[in-house]
Amino acid sequence: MSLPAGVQRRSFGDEDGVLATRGEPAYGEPVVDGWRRWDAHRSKLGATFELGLDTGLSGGDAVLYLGAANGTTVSHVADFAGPTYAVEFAPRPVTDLLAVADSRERLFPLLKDARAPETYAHVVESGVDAIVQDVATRGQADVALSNRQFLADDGRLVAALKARSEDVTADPAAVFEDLLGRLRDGYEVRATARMEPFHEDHLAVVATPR
Ligand SMILES: C[S@@+](CC[C@H](N)C(=O)[O-])C[C@H]1O[C@@H](n2cnc3c(N)ncnc32)[C@H](O)[C@@H]1O
Repeated sequence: MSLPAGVQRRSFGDEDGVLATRGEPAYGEPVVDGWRRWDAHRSKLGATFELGLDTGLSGGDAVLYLGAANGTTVSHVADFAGPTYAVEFAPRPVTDLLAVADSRERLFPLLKDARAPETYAHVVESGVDAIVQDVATRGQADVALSNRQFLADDGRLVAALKARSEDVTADPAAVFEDLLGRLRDGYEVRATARMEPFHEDHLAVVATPR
């Protein structure tokens, strides 16, 4: 599995082969020779790389990122991607996200609800190369389906699905089956992987529009 150009495995002290991107530090992470440590335990996308899924992401891709929170992961994405539209609906983390975007001219924070793509359709370019989704909210498949309109025909969805956001009591495997079934209304599911040991009860999904 190849990493996108702009993502490398670097050494940080005694640790070799750690994911890193090049850019301004964003959240107090270690930086060596300009390379920022990207901790897979703090990032679903980082974990997706560590798990060896072929995300299809490339350096310079246009990315729509859903569930940006305070910018931990999307800061790394904007380091290697092209225009990166970061949607987050909670005002407090967006304050931090704006600071992260200050040093990243390709990162565009949007204080918007990912369930209402019509509210940002005038800002986000059509035909993005990838949607990266980590919303951890009920209705994760619906969020992916309603944002599919932004994807290029040969683009892909790279999502982290959290079982407990859908149902705290159900068996995660059953929740994932249900979510994948719904995703298939608009996507071809290419690869999946449970995200342990990085993230409990999460499923990484790579899918293409159909
Ligand atoms: C697990 S956190 C994301 C962490 C982030 N992706 C990272 O790795 O740095 C999930 C985020 O999704 C946001 N979220 C949940 N539902 C959303 C929605 N409908 N629209 C936009 N953001 C949403 C939450 O406010 C929260 O900040």
